[in-house]
Amino acid sequence: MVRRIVVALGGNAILTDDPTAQAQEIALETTAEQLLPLIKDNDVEMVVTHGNGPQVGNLLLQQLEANSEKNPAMPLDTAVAMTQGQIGFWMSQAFTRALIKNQMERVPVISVVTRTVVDAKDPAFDKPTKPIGPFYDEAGKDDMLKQYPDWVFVEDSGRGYRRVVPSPKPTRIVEAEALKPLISSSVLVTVSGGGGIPVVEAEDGYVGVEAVIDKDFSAARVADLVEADDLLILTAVDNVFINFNKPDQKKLEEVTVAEMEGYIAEGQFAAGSMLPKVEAALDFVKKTGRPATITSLENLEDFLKHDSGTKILP
Ligand SMILES: Nc1ncnc2c1ncn2[C@@H]1O[C@H](COP(=O)(O)OP(=O)(O)O)[C@@H](O)[C@H]1O
Ligand SMILES: NC(=O)OP(=O)(O)O
Repeated sequence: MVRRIVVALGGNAILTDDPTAQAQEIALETTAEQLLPLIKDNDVEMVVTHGNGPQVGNLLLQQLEANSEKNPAMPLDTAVAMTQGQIGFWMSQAFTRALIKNQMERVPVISVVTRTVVDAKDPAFDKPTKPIGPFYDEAGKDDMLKQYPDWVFVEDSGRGYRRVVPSPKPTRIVEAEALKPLISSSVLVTVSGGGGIPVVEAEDGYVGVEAVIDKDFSAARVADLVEADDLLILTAVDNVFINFNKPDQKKLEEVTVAEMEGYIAEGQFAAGSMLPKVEAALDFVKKTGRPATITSLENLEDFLKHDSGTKILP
């Protein structure tokens, strides 16, 4: 029986230390090669989604550099759309090349620009939490605040300051019905990149809003939509840990929803990094009764062979 997996790609799958287009394309080529074993000889259909935090923040800065009456800076919803196209293009290129290189059957590859509906009354609009763009030191952050006094910055895990923007929860994907036939026809599909372009419902359709949706929460929506057998959240660590980075850290392997909720209550997972992944995984497992796994790209082979990684079960 065909197993359908939705894969959410973390930052390290796209961005290395080098933010050039070429370096990001090369990183995604490596990622595509690591993902292909999922579909090769395994009767697996794969749907991919990815983040855009660094890219959308960088793009906004470029827009502001060139901002003029004749060439105005684009708003955040449009910038999210632009990065969806940008990373979707790289993803398509990477999959095509990886398929050729591995002499695999040429399944069609497509990256789709999709909108994600959020609630206009989501309290997240009043409390920005999603880090975007580059890191700043204290002086750099103060400089930016002189230019853009309305921006909000947070200190990010000892790595420096980053601008944060509102990150409302995704409620549904506008293009859901149009995506279903694509996904069930064994096409390699990339959807809902950067969490999807954030829109709210309006009388005459939808209106874009200034936000960046968390891609892990959107991935849970996509996985529910396509009736995925597994939601696979790929990041830089093979497992989720309790007492992370402490001498007594312990990796989690098979964990139930109730156990994971207990660990959340203990504050085991960092807000803005591991916590949203765990919450998104729980969201999927609770809604569907199917498992979600958090692991790394490097551990994919072991995940396939031995189900390794942190697997959350009902
Ligand atoms: N309890 C934890 N267990 C494992 N990793 C954790 C934990 N708390 C925080 N982390 C950190 O969270 C990171 C994943 O978050 P992040 O880098 O924001 O994700 P993304 O891969 O989507 O860019 C891990 O690489 C790890 O450094
Ligand atoms: N949109 C989003 O969640 O992006 P990152 O994963 O890059 O933060």
